[in-house]
Amino acid sequence: MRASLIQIGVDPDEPVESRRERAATFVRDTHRQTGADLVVLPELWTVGAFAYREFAPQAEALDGPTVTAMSAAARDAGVWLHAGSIVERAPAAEGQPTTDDGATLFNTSLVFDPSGALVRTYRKIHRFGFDKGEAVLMGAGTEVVTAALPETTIGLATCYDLRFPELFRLLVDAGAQLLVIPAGWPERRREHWTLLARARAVENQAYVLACGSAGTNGGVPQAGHSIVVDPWGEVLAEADATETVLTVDLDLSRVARTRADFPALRDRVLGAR
Ligand SMILES: O=C(O)CCC(=O)C(=O)O
Repeated sequence: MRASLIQIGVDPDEPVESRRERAATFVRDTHRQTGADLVVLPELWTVGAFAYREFAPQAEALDGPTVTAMSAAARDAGVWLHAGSIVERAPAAEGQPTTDDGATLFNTSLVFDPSGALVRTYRKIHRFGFDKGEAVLMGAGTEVVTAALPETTIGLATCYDLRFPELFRLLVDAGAQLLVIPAGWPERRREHWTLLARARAVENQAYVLACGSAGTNGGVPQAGHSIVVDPWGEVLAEADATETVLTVDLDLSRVARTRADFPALRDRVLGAR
């Protein structure tokens, strides 16, 4: 299986509409050039993960402009597309933050099949920002989400989720073999990003596909450094900090082989199923 991670640049001088068009073209071109089976975009590449003031104005429903554009791109390319995440505007949810006009926002990832159907959404469970930013502006997801592709199952997580290994255990229990993590990770904690991506791969004996963004948004320079790690923890490919596409071939049989040859997952005691 071939995967391409599009580390798109997210900067405030480019309007969201233009980046949306560019991302759709990027998906089509990437598939044409690489023949990827799966294409991945980063977290909140529409607005920027740190452009908090834009969250409410740019929030959209699941039939909004980004879903429409990504659906068309997936269909035209005939590719599985993890389109990163958007600010989803949903009806006010009890116990969750609401906007002035009575909506709850979620950081929602989107997975499209090659016909362009939106087959999975995942609302980020762990919101970043402690007592500000996303943590107070958005609602928290509650569901652990996997998506069945023809030859494998992907587990969905977003950015800050990477710091919470218990989520990844639940994804593995749900059958995930590839952990796909769109992010808008800041440059200043880049070492954590690569370290945690490798840790999640090793401890879960799974591929990790972690797609960051380039540029600077909300005044926060982005780390980029999208990374693909195999189930033994080897880094198969890593980007620099610029806008770029990272393409890797994955031998899906390595997941089962790694788990059989070094059956540490079988030795779980706490929380084992
Ligand atoms: O955990 C981190 O250091 C970064 C997380 C983050 O930027 C996010 O979740 O948007």
